[in-house]
Amino acid sequence: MKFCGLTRREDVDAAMTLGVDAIGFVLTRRSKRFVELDLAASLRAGVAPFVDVVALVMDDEPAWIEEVISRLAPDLLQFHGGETADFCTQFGRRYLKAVPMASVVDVAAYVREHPQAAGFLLDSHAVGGQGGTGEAFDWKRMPRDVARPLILAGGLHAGNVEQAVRVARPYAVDVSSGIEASPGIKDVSRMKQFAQALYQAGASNDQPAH
Ligand SMILES: O=C(O)c1ccccc1NCC(=O)[C@H](O)[C@H](O)COP(=O)(O)O
Repeated sequence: MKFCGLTRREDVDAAMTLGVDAIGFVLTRRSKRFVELDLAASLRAGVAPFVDVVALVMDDEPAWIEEVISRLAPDLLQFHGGETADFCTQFGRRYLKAVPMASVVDVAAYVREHPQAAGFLLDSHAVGGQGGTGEAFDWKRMPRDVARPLILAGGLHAGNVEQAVRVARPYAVDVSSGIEASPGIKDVSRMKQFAQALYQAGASNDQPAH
């Protein structure tokens, strides 16, 4: 379970209490969830061991990404734009690549373009569009024959995540709008309800979700 777009210490603390596996900081200035690097670094300092910190960028300059790496020491980079494999690998860091499901027809082919990615985050937007829209794509489009970690994102919330996991059988889920009061400001009760619904989905599944 990854919560994305956090900007406040209380939200980071609540996420950890709920057993989140990863926390995403949006570090592309084009986003309404952008968090200043100083603040992100200070939030990062309070993240417990075994919780991954993910730095999200989108078609950003290499110099900015190097600065993010040096000041935040993220466990993973998440590239959310049209970055090529060569671009993503130049930083020598583990990374996730977002798959813009509104534009990509053949997910397996897209995945093959990033042989070194640690995983893929399938989100509902089109190429060039931002994530964090709160919109879902058809979960039946999640491929079953791609042997790489596929993370389901886009429009998830407490009311649909159990069904989403049942249909898509992802490696993990990623949520932003569905646990928010407003962009970047998370809502503790929505976070709790989301985590409970996801744990419920895990408890009722009889096979691993990847
Ligand atoms: O969140 C943003 O503002 C954002 C901006 C630019 C590129 C990506 C962005 N977010 C990516 C995500 O947070 C996720 O893909 C997210 O899990 C899905 O968003 P949501 O539909 O809001 O749950």
